[in-house]
Amino acid sequence: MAASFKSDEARFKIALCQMLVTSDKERNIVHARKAIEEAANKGAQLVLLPEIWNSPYSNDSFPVYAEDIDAGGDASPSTAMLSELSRNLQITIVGGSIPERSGDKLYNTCCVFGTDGKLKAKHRKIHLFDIDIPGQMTFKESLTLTAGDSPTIVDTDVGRIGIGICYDIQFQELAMLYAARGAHLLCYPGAFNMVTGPLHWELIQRARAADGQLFVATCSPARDTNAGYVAWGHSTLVGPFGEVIATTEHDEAIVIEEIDYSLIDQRRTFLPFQKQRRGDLYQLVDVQRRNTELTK
Ligand SMILES: O=C(O)CCC(=O)C(=O)O
Repeated sequence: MAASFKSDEARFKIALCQMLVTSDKERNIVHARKAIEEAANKGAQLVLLPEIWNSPYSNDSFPVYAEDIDAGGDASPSTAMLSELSRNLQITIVGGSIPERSGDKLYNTCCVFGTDGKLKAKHRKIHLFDIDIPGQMTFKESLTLTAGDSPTIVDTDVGRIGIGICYDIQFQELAMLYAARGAHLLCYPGAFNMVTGPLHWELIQRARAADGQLFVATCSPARDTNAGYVAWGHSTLVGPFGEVIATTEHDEAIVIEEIDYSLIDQRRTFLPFQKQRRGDLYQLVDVQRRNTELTK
């Protein structure tokens, strides 16, 4: 069950900053700074950025734009900016994702900053985007990136948040794990494309929200038709009935909307999936264990 919130904490504004990403890293950082400041000025207490917002989305770019997040300071100007703003503006930032360098490995990493400017969590994309739809969409993140190996759920001033990055949203088990651990909200920075975007983007967000009976927020880069990878856009907030609460098209936009966590309990009373779930009959871990034993 989601942890309960005091009534004055149950409502707050979230901002989804759908920003245009260029090949100029400094410009991207300045641009993200302005979007976050504008969102906070408009009352947002939680700001979500897109997947890979400081770099073009390409295997050639990831090593060039990657930052050493753990070293901080000059080694990570992107996260230094997020930390400074979250502290100065006293907001929570789910900082989209950037290419991270750690030793000789690269990750696609989302940093969450609390209102004190401290790094509260770091999520490394677990499911790398390796797909091949012949003639339509081929991408292989694993050519340059290493997969993360842990789910990330974090307690913030604006609730318990489960984090996934883009392709992570395709795996419902991760979302259900977050729901079982009491998440109020799942945040997915994501850059779907012109093939899977129209097919899956909204459908999957609504499914994750309806299955888990919680809020789901996504944030995409704005569409740049001249880019090597053309993003779908359509950053969206979905409520615990699977209803789209706010969305946008593919241009730059800051979507600001209220989240009311009291709706989670209300929806779970209307549709008591939590009590009705037959975990005694179906648990994925058992199936996976049995399959592994069968293939030995
Ligand atoms: O799941 C998809 O269709 C798109 C995923 C994606 O673009 C990504 O993980 O970067």
